[in-house]
Amino acid sequence: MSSDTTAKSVIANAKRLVAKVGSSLVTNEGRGIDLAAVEQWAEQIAALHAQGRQVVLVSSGAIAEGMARLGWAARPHTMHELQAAAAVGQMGLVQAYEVAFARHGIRTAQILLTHEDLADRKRYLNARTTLYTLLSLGVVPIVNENDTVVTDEIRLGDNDTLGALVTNLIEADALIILTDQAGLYSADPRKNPTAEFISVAQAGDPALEAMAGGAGSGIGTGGMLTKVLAARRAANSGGDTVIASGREPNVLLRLANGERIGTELRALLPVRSARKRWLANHLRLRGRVTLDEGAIRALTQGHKSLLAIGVIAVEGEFERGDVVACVNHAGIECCRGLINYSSSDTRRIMRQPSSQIAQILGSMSDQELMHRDNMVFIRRPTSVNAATAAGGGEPQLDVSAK
Ligand SMILES: Nc1ncnc2c1ncn2[C@@H]1O[C@H](COP(=O)(O)OP(=O)(O)O)[C@@H](O)[C@H]1O
Ligand SMILES: N[C@@H](CCC(=O)OP(=O)(O)O)C(=O)O
Repeated sequence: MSSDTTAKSVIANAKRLVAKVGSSLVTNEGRGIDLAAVEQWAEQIAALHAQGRQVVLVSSGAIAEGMARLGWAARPHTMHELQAAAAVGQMGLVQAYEVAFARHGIRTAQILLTHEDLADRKRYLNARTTLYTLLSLGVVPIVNENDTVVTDEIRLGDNDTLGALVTNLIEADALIILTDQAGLYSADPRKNPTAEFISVAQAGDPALEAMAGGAGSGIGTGGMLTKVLAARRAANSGGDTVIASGREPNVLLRLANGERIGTELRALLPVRSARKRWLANHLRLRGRVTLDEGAIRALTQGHKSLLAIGVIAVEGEFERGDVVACVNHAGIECCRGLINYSSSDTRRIMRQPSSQIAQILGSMSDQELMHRDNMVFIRRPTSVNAATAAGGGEPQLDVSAK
C-alpha cells in the first residue's frame, strides 16, 4: 500500500476510458432503472467527449431490471429464468442510455459480449475493430455480457471482469469501476464499520485480495474481490483502475480533472509496453509474409502499419488473428504480429492497394494487413539467426519499440 495521496488522479491523463457501473447503482438497488443516475453519467461522458476523450460504458443491471419489470421479488435460480430476465432488462437499459445520450447529441451502440468473443483470437480482433470504429465515430458503446446465450460454465458472471477484458481489448488507459461504496476498504464496510479506506495501491498486490469480500447487497454479484481482480487484469495491458462511488456527484468529470476520489489501483507498466510484452508472450508463429523494400522501410523507419501492397509472398497457412512474421527478400525477420487476414485472403490481396481489398474479397475488415499496435519488432534485424521465422532460434523481441 502506498501513502501517495497528493498527486493527481491517474484518470487526469487518460484519453481512452472504460467506465463500469454496477447493478445496484443502475437499478436503484433493484427497484428499477435509476434514470436520474443514467442521465448524470450521460452528461458527464458527453463532457469527457468534448474534452477529446473516448469512453466505453460497461453497464450491469439487465437481470435486476428484468426482475423488476417481470415483478420478481427474488433472484431466480434457474439459468433460463436469469437469461429471460436479462433479455427483458437489457431492453430497458439500452433504451435508457439511448435517450439520455441523445439529449447530448451522442449516439450509443449496444455491444453484448461473451467469454468466447474475447478468448478466440479472430473474434477478439473483430470485437476490437468494431469498438475502435464506434469510438472513432464518436459513438458511446454500451457493453454488457450476452447473458441470454451464455451457459453457466462459460459465463464471466460479473461485469468487473468484463470491464477489465474490454480495457485490455481496446488498450484503454484506465478502468473506472463505479459501485455503491466509496472504494476498497481493508474489510467489507457493511460487516466491519472500523475497516480502513485504501486510497492507493498497486494493482495485483495479493494483499488486496485478502481484504476484498463478496457482494454485500444481494443485487450485485462480484463484490470487491472481482473488482480487485479486474484491476489486476486491466494492469496487464497497462490500464490503471479507480474504484469509486457512483453516487459521488460528477465523479467521472472530477476524476478526469485530476481529483483523487475512491481507490486507485495502479498499473506498473504504461499501456504501450504492456501491450508489447503481452504480444511477446503470445507469439506462436503460424507463417510468414515477405515484404518489399518500401514496406520494410515503412515499418522500421516510418513507424507505419503493414499494408497488403507491400507483401510479395506468403508462406504457411494461417487465420485472421494468428501470429505471422514479416521478413525481407533475404528471409530476415523484422517484426511479427497479429495478422488481420487469413493466408488465403492475404495471397489474394498482396501487392494490392487497400482500396482494392473490398472488391477482391467482397468486404474489407481492416485497412491494414497488420496494425502497428499488434506488432513486436526484432532487436537484431540483421542477424541471420533471427531470420529463421518458424523453426530457428527465438529472436530477441524489442518490447520498447514504437
Ligand atoms: N473490502 C471491501 N471494501 C468495500 N466493499 C466491499 C469489500 N468487501 C466486500 N465489499 C462489498 O462489495 C460490494 C460492492 O460489490 P457489488 O455488490 O458486486 O457491487 P456492483 O453491483 O457495483 O458490482 C459493497 O457493497 C460491499 O458490501
Ligand atoms: N450481465 C449482468 C451483470 C451482472 C453483474 O456483474 O453485476 P454487478 O456485480 O452489479 O456488476 C446483468 O446485466 O445483470
